[in-house]
Amino acid sequence: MKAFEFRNPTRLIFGKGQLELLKREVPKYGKRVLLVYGGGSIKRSGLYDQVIGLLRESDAEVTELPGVEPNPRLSTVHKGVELCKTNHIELILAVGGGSVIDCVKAIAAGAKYDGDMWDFVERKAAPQDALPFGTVLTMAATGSEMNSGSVITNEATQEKMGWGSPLTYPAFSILDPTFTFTLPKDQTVYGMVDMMSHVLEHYFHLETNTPVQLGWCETVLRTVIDTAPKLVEDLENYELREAIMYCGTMALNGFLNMGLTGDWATHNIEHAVSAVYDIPHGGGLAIIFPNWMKHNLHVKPERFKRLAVNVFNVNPEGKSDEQVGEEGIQALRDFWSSIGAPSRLADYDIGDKDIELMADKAMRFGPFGGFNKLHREDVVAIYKASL
Ligand SMILES: NC(=O)c1ccc[n+]([C@@H]2O[C@H](COP(=O)([O-])OP(=O)(O)OC[C@H]3O[C@@H](n4cnc5c(N)ncnc54)[C@H](O)[C@@H]3O)[C@@H](O)[C@H]2O)c1
Repeated sequence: MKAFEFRNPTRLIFGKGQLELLKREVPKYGKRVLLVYGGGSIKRSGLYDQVIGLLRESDAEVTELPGVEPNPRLSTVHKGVELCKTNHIELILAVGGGSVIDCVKAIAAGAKYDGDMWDFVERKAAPQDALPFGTVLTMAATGSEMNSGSVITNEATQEKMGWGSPLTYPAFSILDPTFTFTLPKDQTVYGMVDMMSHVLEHYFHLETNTPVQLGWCETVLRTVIDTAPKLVEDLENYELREAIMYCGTMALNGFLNMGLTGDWATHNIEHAVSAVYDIPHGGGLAIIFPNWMKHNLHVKPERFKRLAVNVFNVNPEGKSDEQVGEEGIQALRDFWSSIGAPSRLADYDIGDKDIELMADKAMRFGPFGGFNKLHREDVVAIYKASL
């Protein structure tokens, strides 16, 4: 393991009926609250009314920012920053999935900055302060409810990039699995692909002596693999939603990757696709990840073998590590296809016309990848294999 410090300041509040605790949490931060949400699913499900009711009982003065897009946009962040500044907001409350939460992180830091918060994304400046914010999660996927990362799309320049700061952890996050019952099957699948991809990003690392981390990763992956086929047939099953929600948070809240740096190239390669084509992040990952794996099998075949054997029950007898690894990659591909995830860019009508453009965007900060540094020709090869 490499030397590390671990700190995660988010108060995680998990379970059925826990929304009531908004009344305990909100007054800790003040009265003036900016409520941020997405396209209206929380109005249809009744969650909006519940949240507004509890905020009223907390004597909060509520300003609203509805309409945060999937793949949240910089222009929406700007609107939120403006609302915070003009209304002297003391707490932001995100109600939604990763897109709403990521947008709120950008608003929280932008509200305490005189320039354009895109400077943080471009690494031209680092946040020195941020408004506190809480979340009510409606979709299990990103782990954004318990991490400091955020992904924002600058629609003017067609760039989608991640950024983060120790100041952008949620102060609290309320996770009630019943709030995910209304999530349709396709989004449920994208969420499960996303959380598995986070675990895989950690799993492919070059650090030595990480047996607990590898074992935890395998447990989360096996749990999603056991649960997903049942959940896609039974979307309102509490126990299945509960298991998946816990997996999503644990996959990217810092617990699985203490003492190691994962790869993260696949996320970067996917962000360039969804920046240009605005496709769901989880859908893009389902296409790219197996091709990243094939491209990098040679780097450490024994890690791919371990995944194949421990997670996908591949029988290693009489086979080379590469052969076992390849069977594991195919098992992952087959599993994602079996639950309805896309397997080719063609599934989103994406052809080869923008490969160079996407590669330019992916290479923005130079070669990348903690397990294997990818250069432009590698990225192009992975896009081509994904067509
Ligand atoms: N911050 C991080 O650590 C991190 C990690 C990975 C990805 N991301 C980013 O997060 C974004 C994706 O977030 P996401 O996967 O959570 O999806 P999302 O928030 O974009 O939501 C996807 C869709 O599901 C709808 N939805 C959400 N909850 C619902 C519910 N309960 N019922 C019905 N519909 C519901 C939303 O309105 C939206 O249309 C992408 O921009 C991605 O790049 C962030």
